[in-house]
Amino acid sequence: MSYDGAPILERVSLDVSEGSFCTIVGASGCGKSTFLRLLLSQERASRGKILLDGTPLPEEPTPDRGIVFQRYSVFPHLTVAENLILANEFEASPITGRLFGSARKEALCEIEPLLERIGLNQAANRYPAQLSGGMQQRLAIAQALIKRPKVLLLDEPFGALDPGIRADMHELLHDLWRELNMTIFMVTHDIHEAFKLGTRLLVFDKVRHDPQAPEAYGATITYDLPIKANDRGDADLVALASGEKPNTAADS
Ligand SMILES: Nc1ncnc2c1ncn2[C@@H]1O[C@H](COP(=O)(O)OP(=O)(O)OP(=O)(O)O)[C@@H](O)[C@H]1O
Repeated sequence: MSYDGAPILERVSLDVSEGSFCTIVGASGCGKSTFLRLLLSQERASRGKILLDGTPLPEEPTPDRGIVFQRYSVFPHLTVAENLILANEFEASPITGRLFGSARKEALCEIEPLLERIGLNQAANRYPAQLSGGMQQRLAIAQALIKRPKVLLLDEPFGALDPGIRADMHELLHDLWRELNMTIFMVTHDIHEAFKLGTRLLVFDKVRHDPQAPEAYGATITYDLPIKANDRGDADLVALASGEKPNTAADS
């Protein structure tokens, strides 16, 4: 993937099985968000191809892939419930994006179980600005799940949350991942979060450097580690993925 001829990602080749939870770490600016945008079809790879279930990705974002950003994933002028029915409103009425009367009532009824699942049933008529950060991110996740995507893309979704709230969000996300059997790609700056949640860790970094031309090369995947449940607290693996020298070889 290049922007204006400058490579951002190069020689990226991987095969991800359905139901994986891939966590992605790497230095700032190395192309992690770009990678997610490629998976969403918000960007098109300059070379190479990306297949989903053996078929090239559609050229535009489609409901089979949902995304949540660190902030601003939801519409501030719509209530919690309105944010959640929006996708159905646009599907039913592409021009106005609104449902009225019994159709709207039905759409609001349909989202009730989801509202309950994410603990926002008491906040259905509040606007995002009236919610805490954690509640806003729960809404953002629910909005991304409304069309039951096969693939969920998360770009530092918990980066702005307090540690206590973050732990609750981890639990919610893990449960939803299992219940809905999605494949997840999650960018995070927190290596412990990456090990706690993921089944596979992808580390992005530059391996080729030209001191005369810092922009000459892009980043690639330098570590691709399966994470087993008993690795989650493994300090050596954490050190390895953070770019530090581990005490023992942790090549799996
Ligand atoms: N639309 C664009 N046009 C030109 N360059 C871009 C564009 N989007 C991203 N870039 C460049 O691509 C590089 C990778 O950006 P990206 O946001 O993917 O990195 P990142 O690893 O997600 O960074 P961070 O961890 O800081 O969020 C950066 O140098 C950025 O300036």
